[in-house]
Amino acid sequence: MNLAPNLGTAEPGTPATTSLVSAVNLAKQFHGRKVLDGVDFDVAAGEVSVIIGKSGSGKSTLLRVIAGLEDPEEGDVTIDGVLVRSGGARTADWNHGAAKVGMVFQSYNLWPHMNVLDNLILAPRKILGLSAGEAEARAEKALAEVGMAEHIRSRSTQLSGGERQRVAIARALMMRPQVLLCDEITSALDPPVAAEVLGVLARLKQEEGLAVVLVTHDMAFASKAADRVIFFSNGRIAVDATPDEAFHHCENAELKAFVDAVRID
Ligand SMILES: Nc1ncnc2c1ncn2[C@@H]1O[C@H](COP(=O)(O)OP(=O)(O)OP(=O)(O)O)[C@@H](O)[C@H]1O
Repeated sequence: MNLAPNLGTAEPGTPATTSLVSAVNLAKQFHGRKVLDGVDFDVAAGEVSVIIGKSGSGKSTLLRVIAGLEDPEEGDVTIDGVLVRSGGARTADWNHGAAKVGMVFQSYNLWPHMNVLDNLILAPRKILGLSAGEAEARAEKALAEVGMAEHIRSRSTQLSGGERQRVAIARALMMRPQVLLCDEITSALDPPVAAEVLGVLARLKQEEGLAVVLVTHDMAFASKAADRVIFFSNGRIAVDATPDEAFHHCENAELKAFVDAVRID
């Protein structure tokens, strides 16, 4: 049974018209090993991109560099038309880009000693200087968007894994991003719960026009739900195609072997 909601709307071959994120020639090494090896990557507004590839191929590092959690040695990044990274270094306009990009992690990263509301308002109050009332109103809206409004006073430790992940998405929404970077966010969840979380992303794309970039090992989701499938190999983008092209018509031998190793519905 395929539990992945269909997020895709783009016709095969439709070119991206609006580049929200554009990364050029990203290079990153760890201990002398090239983890990003001259990566060009773009995200169109309202598009769902799924990044697949072998463990250790650099998928998470790409997201972390775009989110600013890692600094690359090389590369330019433009977000919503503003150059935020040049030659690897942050530009003076970095904060413009940081505000447009949210990130969600497999491990939720919620503070266990705080309730849901406090988890959500901590960063926006500090970074945006919102008043308590403004931040709470924003939190109510974000929680409603992920179907968690009734849990605003719950402690994160009282929530299930799927609920925690929906709260983590709401926390990312607090900064009103235009693109959500999701790193293996359903890996720890049972399939029906994972489908609920992915359904939240579907709604956010359809109702809010949010662009989503998902690193996942969930091939059913990649084949059914993505506008684009990006196959990462040895720090490079080896294939960037529609799901149909990537999974059924691609000549790339490495992707074929990767796909043959898993079952595609
Ligand atoms: N902070 C770090 N310090 C040292 N090495 C790192 C660091 N972050 C990542 N690496 C290494 O870089 C390589 C790529 O890691 P990355 O997490 O980007 O891969 P991935 O494709 O997301 O893998 P997975 O699917 O297993 O999560 C790995 O060999 C990893 O051990």
